[in-house]
Amino acid sequence: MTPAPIAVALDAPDLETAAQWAALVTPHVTTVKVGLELYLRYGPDVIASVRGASGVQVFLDLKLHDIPNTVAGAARAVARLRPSILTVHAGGGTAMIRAAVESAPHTKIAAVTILTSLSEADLGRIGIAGPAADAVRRLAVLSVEAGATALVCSPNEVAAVRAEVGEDITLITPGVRPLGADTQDQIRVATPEQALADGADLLVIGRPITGAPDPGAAAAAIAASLRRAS
Ligand SMILES: O=C(O)c1cc(=O)[nH]c(=O)n1[C@@H]1O[C@H](COP(=O)(O)O)[C@@H](O)[C@H]1O
Repeated sequence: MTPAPIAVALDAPDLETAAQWAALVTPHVTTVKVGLELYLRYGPDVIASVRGASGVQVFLDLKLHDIPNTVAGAARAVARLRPSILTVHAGGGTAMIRAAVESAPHTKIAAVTILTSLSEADLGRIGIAGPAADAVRRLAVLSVEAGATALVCSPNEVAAVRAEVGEDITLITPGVRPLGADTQDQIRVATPEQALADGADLLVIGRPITGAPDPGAAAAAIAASLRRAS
């Protein structure tokens, strides 16, 4: 069975748990995602541990956001780990995104537009001109002009972003919840089937899989439902 275009967010407190989740889900998904929680505790070794022998793609989600020189150095430092994807915040601006792209030539730089945990009201409070869909589109265009070949947005905006940036850009959507699942701290959400139908290339899914009694079975069920819907 072809693995589904899902990146399972391995937001685990320890390496053993993360490696166990990775082993359980990798038959069913293309990618696993290492984020701040694991990387800040274990550093670069975590990549090899979750990659294991399976050859699954590892998405390194560090959401870099600093001046261009600092981001260039950080991107260079992690590029040697050969993650398939590395995130930066689009809000860091054109020069910062370009610095990441130039410093990690073998890694897809994904620009995170507007976090899926932010509501329209939150955007107003932090001074970003909304609605969210407009802000996401603006940041998407800026990021692609700066050389990003992937974008992170919520499933609610993915169709509009696709229309704006075309087919060559990889669109990644967190904020994905199976029907009826707890949305937790996510605000701009949709189901996996909807996200894929609207043009996402890769769905980031964490707790609905890793919080299940059997993460392997949960990943398999979502993968099967995506196959049925496509
Ligand atoms: O860059 C990301 O992956 C990301 C961007 C975003 O806007 N929202 C978002 O939730 N994420 C990440 O996606 C994952 C979502 O996890 P769950 O909410 O557990 O499915 C987490 O690891 C987040 O860090």
